[in-house]
Amino acid sequence: MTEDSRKRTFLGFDFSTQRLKAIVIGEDFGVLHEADVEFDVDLPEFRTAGGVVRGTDRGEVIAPPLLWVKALDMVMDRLVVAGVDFSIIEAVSGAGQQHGSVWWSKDAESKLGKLSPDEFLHTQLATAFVSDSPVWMDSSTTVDCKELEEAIGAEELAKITGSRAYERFTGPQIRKMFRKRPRVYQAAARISLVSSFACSLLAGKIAPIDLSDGSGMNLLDIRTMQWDEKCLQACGDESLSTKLGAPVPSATVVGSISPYFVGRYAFKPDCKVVAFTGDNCSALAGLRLRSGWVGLSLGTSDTLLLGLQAPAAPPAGHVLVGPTPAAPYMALLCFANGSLTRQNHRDRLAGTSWDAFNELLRATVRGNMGYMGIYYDTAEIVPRAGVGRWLVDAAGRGLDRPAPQFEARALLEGQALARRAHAEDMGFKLDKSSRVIATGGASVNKDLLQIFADVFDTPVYVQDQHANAALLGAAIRAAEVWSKESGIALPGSELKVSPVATPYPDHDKIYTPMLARYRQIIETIPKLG
Ligand SMILES: Nc1ncnc2c1ncn2[C@@H]1O[C@H](COP(=O)(O)OP(=O)(O)O)[C@@H](O)[C@H]1O
Ligand SMILES: O=C(CO)[C@@H](O)[C@H](O)COP(=O)(O)O
Repeated sequence: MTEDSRKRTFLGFDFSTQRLKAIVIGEDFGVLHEADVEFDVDLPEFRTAGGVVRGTDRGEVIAPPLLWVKALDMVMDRLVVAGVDFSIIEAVSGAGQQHGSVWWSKDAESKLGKLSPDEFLHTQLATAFVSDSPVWMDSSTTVDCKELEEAIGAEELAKITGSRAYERFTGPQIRKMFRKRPRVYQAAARISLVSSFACSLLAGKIAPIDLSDGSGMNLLDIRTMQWDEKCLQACGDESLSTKLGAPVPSATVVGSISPYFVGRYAFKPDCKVVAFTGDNCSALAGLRLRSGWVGLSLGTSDTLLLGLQAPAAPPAGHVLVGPTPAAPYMALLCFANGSLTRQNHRDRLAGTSWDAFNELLRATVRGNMGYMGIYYDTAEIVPRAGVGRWLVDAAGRGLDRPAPQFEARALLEGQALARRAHAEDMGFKLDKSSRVIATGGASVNKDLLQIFADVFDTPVYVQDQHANAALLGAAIRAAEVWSKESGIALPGSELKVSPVATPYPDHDKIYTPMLARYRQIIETIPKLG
């Protein structure tokens, strides 16, 4: 389908951990153009590894916000080269890695409001930030989590905000800044999430935090949809609610596109900017999960997603406000050791090819003759644990270096078993009618999805239209919110998913005992905090 045959188009972005992706869709939600920027490869001057920089504090993980600004300049130029006609884009929206915070300087908003289209964004915003951004991989705020739970009560915090205190959540991160770098805290006029920061670049003003991503902060009351005063007080001072601004529903038009983009790329001045949201929230919107379907996002992190009709106070994992009226709430469980950990061990065991790694998997049997492994290359979130590697044989004896094929399968089976065990603990119920819908970079790997199908005893599907539901979801949200606001109906399209892996008949015999063994091994691993 050519762009000429579609009068209206919609633009979506995904500012995720390792790259910035952009997509243009038509009125039927068909994909017209795509471009992306890989931070480590395309912007080496920021010296990131996997899109992040390890800080000096134990567990500290940050990213320079100017990296994301420069990536936006770059991805826009790639869209130009791809032939995008920006004058027919009706609305723009986006997604961002969750929980990360961007600390704006006092003059940042005025800078955003008078950007010259003749210069790059990154040169004009070079002094708009007072700090690097702590991101979701950061695990340096255990003290702040403890003290926040002491101040509010752990169960009460989960009841109010949908989560107990978690290291990567923005409230504990703000608390650490307030406690350890008070001058930075005071110097910041506004604090954004990565999603609302990215939205601000497009809107030419500091954009509001949306309720869905905002519920990953330990600061939002997920029932009243307002910041909770006690949580704000426990994480900062009386200026914090001003720094954050009032949160808005995810389906909000925050304004028209910044004159910068009109002047530089010929957007029409009334192109709408719809609030950006968290990448997992956007994936839930993009996947349009039906009852009994569980989303499995295989990005840098592995994340399980489930739409909910009502809020809950989970003992583990998170309940967030949902990104669309169809999903008023959502459950989320995030594992820090996802694709990047798989990729590190692929490089070590098989070199840089996924085909070669999959060959290793095929060289051993399902169940791996009893070899099992747990690999944490970065501090794990579920369960809370530090970096480490635990490998055992069928008799439970510790191993140093089994043959590569055993390690390859031990890594992947161990990850899938962990996802299942902790999902069960959080109350995710899978039965005969369930489906897992996979998305994200690793969802193209059928051997990996087969392991998930067997371990979950559930068929795994992928979306036909696009492997990245967060990105597609961003553009679809732009289209749907624009359609509702303008009163102009769009043809849209139904979500189509296809099965890619179904459980083998003997999955239960193999994986039920392994699930029990996983639970035993996990008990022996030292936990953080
Ligand atoms: N064939 C594959 N098999 C397994 N993993 C893959 C494959 N292709 C890409 N990936 C993984 O996908 C990851 C990137 O996924 P993506 O969803 O773009 O991440 P993010 O959104 O967090 O930046 C990379 O870390 C890479 O290891
Ligand atoms: O912390 C979480 C979710 O709570 C992570 O899932 C981040 O949102 C990063 O997402 P990816 O880049 O891995 O998609």
